[in-house]
Amino acid sequence: MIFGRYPSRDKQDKAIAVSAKKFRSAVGSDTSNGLFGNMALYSRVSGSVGLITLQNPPVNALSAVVRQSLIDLMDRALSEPEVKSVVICGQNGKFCGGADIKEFRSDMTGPPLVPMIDRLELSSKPVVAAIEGVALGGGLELALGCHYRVAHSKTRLGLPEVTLGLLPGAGGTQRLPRLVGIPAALELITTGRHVTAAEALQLGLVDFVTDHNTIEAAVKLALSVAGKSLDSRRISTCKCPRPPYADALFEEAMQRVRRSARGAIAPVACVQAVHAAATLPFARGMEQEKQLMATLFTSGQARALQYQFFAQRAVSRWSTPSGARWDTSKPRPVHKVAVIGLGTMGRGITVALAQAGLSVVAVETHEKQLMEAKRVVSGMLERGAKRLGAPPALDKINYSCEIQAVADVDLVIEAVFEDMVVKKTVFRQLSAICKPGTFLFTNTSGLDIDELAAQTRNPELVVGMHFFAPAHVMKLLEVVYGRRSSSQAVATAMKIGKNMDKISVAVGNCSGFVGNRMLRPYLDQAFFLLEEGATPELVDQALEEFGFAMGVFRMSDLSGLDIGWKVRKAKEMVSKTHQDCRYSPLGDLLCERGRFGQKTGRGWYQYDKPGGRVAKPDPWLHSFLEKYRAQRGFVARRIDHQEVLERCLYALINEGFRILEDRIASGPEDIDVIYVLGYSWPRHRGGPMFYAQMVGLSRILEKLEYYHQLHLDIPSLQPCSLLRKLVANGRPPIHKWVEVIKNPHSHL
Ligand SMILES: CC(C)(COP(=O)(O)OP(=O)(O)OC[C@H]1O[C@@H](n2cnc3c(N)ncnc32)[C@H](O)[C@@H]1OP(=O)(O)O)[C@@H](O)C(=O)NCCC(=O)NCCSC(=O)C[C@@H](O)CCCCCCCCCCCCC(=O)O
Repeated sequence: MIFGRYPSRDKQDKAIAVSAKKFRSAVGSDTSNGLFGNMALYSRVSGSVGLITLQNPPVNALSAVVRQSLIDLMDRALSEPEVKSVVICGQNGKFCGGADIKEFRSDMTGPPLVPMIDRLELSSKPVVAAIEGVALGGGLELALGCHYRVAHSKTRLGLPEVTLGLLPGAGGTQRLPRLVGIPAALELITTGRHVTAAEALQLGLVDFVTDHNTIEAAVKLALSVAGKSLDSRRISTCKCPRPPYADALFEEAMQRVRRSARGAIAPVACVQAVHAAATLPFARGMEQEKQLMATLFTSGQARALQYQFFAQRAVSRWSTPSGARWDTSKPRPVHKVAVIGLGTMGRGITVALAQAGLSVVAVETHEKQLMEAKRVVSGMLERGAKRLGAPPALDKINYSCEIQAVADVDLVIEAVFEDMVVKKTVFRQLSAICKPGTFLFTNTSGLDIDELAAQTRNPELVVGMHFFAPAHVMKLLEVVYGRRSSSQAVATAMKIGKNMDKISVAVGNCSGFVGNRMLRPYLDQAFFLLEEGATPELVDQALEEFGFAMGVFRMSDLSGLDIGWKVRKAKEMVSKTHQDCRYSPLGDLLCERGRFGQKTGRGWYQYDKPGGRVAKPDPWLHSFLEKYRAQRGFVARRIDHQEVLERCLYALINEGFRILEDRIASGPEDIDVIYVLGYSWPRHRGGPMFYAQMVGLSRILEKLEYYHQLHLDIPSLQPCSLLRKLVANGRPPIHKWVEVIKNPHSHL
């Protein structure tokens, strides 16, 4: 066949090695900065095609040395008379994951991307991008600078810069609208959504899609277009198609991003940049892109979002204070899993497991509830399958009313009612029924894992797996190790989480674990603020302006006030007299009056009917608060947004420091990932611990001291010793906090 002379991987690797050697001697000065191994490589294929392979594992990011290498090798291809066209591909089946994000926080060196891509586009010889795996961000922008794009059918393409607080700043905002039109470009750039190769073909983003060897297909195309005019293939020279309704489109896009961005600035800048593409010549549009990018690039939001990007990957490298670690602990293979209890959580967990390809035994003791659960789970699976265009995994699940049905499973996830007595009974039963070695995991949201483990014959097999509702949708999983959990049990829970496409964070065992433990002081402050004169609307507005999707009271109405009430009653908090420590019974009093939130049509707000969604201020609640204050000797005062944020958020952050000090979380990234993915903390603020660093640890300490002096009966406002120590140690950057935690005498 025509590609008979296409080199085998062996031959290609030899060519690569020669080129690498030359490159090394050419950039001899780079030997000192450890950049070797990260480059692009050159070989000649089919006689007249120069093949440039990006080689920077794991995602072929466009680091300084890759960019320099790409420029040099393009020059070489252009200068070789035998070469008539060029193909650019990426090593290991990945075209390119974009600019090297790690470089963004250091002094940017090396040749900039924009002129590099411009030069590529200006090339007199056709350049074809052979896109496999991913073409994201700068990777896609590089492909847009090429004259043709061939993609493998399994490729994902996109401009996700907005998720990093940036915009596609290497011409993406100017070339994409010219290629695919304004509506599609606006949508892709403002959301950062990845598209499949099939959709990319439909949009005109790529020219060909292949199921076979992409590089072969690209070389074939490169051979066929050699010598042909490139005039119509240079996207920068094309006019941006401008529909007659363009103004309305931009107006609508701006409103949409402002509504959904919750204060994030990058989506707004993305709309402005695409607007420049629609209204300005290419060169002026590029100027606009550069200016907008410069503002974003240096913003705290970009820092926060990039921190969160790396944090979400760092949490997979877990460790425990006892020395168990991700790289030395091997998970055990799991094929069959049981879910005990098919309430809201159990149903979601069942769906997530089945969608991950695991066989599930779903157990619910009452036949009627079992049938109802089956109906709901099947519906969820069918809807999910429709979205993905795949068959629903209905046959993965066996339903049973008998707990004995779990006898042969490899792992059980208990998801019964959140009550220690009930859970203990279930664990005793499971320990007796299950085959030896079965992992027994619990979906408790805060009960003591050790106490549950103590009910079993093999406490080392017990781990907490705290899912967030809806369990088949939410990305977060808290994996909670107890005092006796084996490293294999933790590794298995982390692996199952990954199989379900979750981001799992391993944390220690304490009441509420990380997420709910930090939530307690936050909620307490919100209640105390009501007692002191605030309204639910004021508190919620301050938190929503900060960036939370919902303020604490709207959220409480949505999830149901009765849930927390039951827990408080179980802990005897409701009946206890609280002498030394302030306790607000406001939530309990509302529940006693049947106000459970949206489900009853009344809570902190009023709704037009039970189940209604639109929260309206409730005059009854306001007068109830007035009477409450009068009865209990509170004098209402004016409370502003700043106080709401400082009291609620700093109390939560203070608990975060306590969690670090207690080694419940192994680093601030764990907490920040949990809060962004599980508690709707605004992603562009990085997470509570990152936010603390941005605000300044001294300021947090000073404010906590101030509020604690005013409220000596609120211990959660007392600054924790780790916070004091970090301030005393000169407020080290967040990545150095762990050193202070590990070494009590640290001066860094
Ligand atoms: C690619 C993925 C989809 C792969 O997913 P997968 O699950 O397979 O793997 P992981 O996600 O676990 O990743 C593995 C590993 O790789 C690291 N990594 C991934 N991508 C990158 C990257 N782009 N750079 C660096 N490192 C990367 C990842 O961290 C993992 O390693 P770890 O050790 O952490 O476990 C997936 O990884 C993914 O989605 N990646 C991100 C894709 C992306 O977002 N790309 C866009 C990058 S930003 C960009 O491209 C910008 C360009 O548009 C423009 C750049 C122009 C710059 C101009 C600068 C101008 C500045 C002006 C300032 C003026 C200021 C002044 O005035 O002074």
